[in-house]
Amino acid sequence: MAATFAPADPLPLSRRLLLPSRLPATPLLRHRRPRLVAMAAEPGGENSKPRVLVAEKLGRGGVDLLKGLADVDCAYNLSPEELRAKIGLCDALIVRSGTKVDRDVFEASGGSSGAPGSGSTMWTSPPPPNMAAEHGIALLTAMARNIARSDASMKSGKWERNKYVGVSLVGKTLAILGFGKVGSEVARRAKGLGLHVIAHDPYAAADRAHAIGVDLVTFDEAIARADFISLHMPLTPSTSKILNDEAFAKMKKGVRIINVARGGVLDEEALVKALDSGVVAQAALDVFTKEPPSADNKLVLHEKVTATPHLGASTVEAQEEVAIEIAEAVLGALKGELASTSVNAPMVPAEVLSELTPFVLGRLVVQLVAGGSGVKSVKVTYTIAITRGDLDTRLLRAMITKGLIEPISDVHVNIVNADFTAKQRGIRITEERILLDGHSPFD
Ligand SMILES: NC(=O)c1ccc[n+]([C@@H]2O[C@H](COP(=O)([O-])OP(=O)(O)OC[C@H]3O[C@@H](n4cnc5c(N)ncnc54)[C@H](O)[C@@H]3O)[C@@H](O)[C@H]2O)c1
Ligand SMILES: O=C(O)[C@H](O)COP(=O)(O)O
Repeated sequence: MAATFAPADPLPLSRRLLLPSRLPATPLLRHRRPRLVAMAAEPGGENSKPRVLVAEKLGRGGVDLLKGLADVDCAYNLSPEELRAKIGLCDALIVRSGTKVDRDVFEASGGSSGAPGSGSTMWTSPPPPNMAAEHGIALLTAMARNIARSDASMKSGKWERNKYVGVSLVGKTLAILGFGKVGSEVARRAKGLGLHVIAHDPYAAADRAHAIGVDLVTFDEAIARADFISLHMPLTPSTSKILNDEAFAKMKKGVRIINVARGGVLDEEALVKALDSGVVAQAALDVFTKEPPSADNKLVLHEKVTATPHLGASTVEAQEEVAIEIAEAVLGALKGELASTSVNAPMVPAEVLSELTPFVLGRLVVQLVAGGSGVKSVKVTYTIAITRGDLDTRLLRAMITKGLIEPISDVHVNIVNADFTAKQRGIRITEERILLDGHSPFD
């Protein structure tokens, strides 16, 4: 779930980031009108209420919270044109994964100040990973025991005990591809079902996997040994269609695939072929390359496929939790606060970048060092002039975290969420300052 906003208080950003005060605000920041602050100053009670557009179903608790402070417009199934037209009149937009908030939508956003393109900030509130993990396990067990098809058969008046003989889980091998928040929760649950769990994740720490009894293996080994393969990586250029013809050819005949990650991580045409040839015995899919899929989507219609319409986060509890979280982020922003879940708060203003150019290399180096294995601890040594001893290093820490996490995840790291994100991933960044009496070596 995500919310976009006009910035409440753009000019004092340099204070919020504790940047050196002599640095001017960037032109980018200056043209971002402080829409919410201006609204608060508007006379006329009723009219000064901010407007929030809720474009996809939001938990009741979140809507009620918003209504306390804003005019809330719940309008679902908007076409892109309708969304662009409406967002121009709103101060905040709340969407779920079904709505594309693209450049056109951002540019059309104007808020009640009526200044299109005045700039927006975006927050996300990911659902608790347990929810997608529970759904992955539900799909795995339902697929193995033909629950959906045998239920449909009974509802059509049949009693087909021989047709719907399932397969056991106990003693089988489950390969988890992507051992992050959801993947590791699936692993815990699968172990309880008697499955032997292996995982492939080039960036996961082996000790974290071992702690829950999971061996990290190579991609080829994972797909070759598995009876079940469950996908839990983000969709990135390197994971796009990672399960393709070549990968299916390396799998055991009769393997079963579960996907609650993103449709694009598997090649849908290749999966249809693998199902038809029997290489893949069954698949259970919650996500599709195009959502909703077309009515004639071969996977949805395939008799060996159990399909659900992107329900991974759809439990009553998760919906309430994220609705309240996102409503609080929205209300906080209306009061001028920055939430740690902001995904596009400015990373580094241009002037600061030039000030910090020697250090910016840090991000690149971190990526190089990260190579293929999980980095868990980074030590940064700053050699700086004594006059700059109070340099606020959060920007640099954020760049390091960004360099480590963004290439392998769909999390957007910025100055606001960087420390939180690093902590959440178990990455420890320590800093040491060597103060020089004279100039810094970079002057
Ligand atoms: N169906 C749903 O409703 C639903 C709900 C929640 C999350 N999701 C999706 O599930 C996926 C996982 O979410 P998460 O919260 O666990 O993310 P996460 O960032 O915590 O974990 C992703 C893991 O994938 C790993 N990874 C990256 N590239 C890889 C590669 N090439 N091979 C193997 N592993 C790789 C990363 O190192 C990371 O550990 C995401 O795609 C997310 O969008 C779907
Ligand atoms: O899959 C996702 O990105 C979300 O975690 C769940 O999306 P939803 O709010 O549209 O269910």
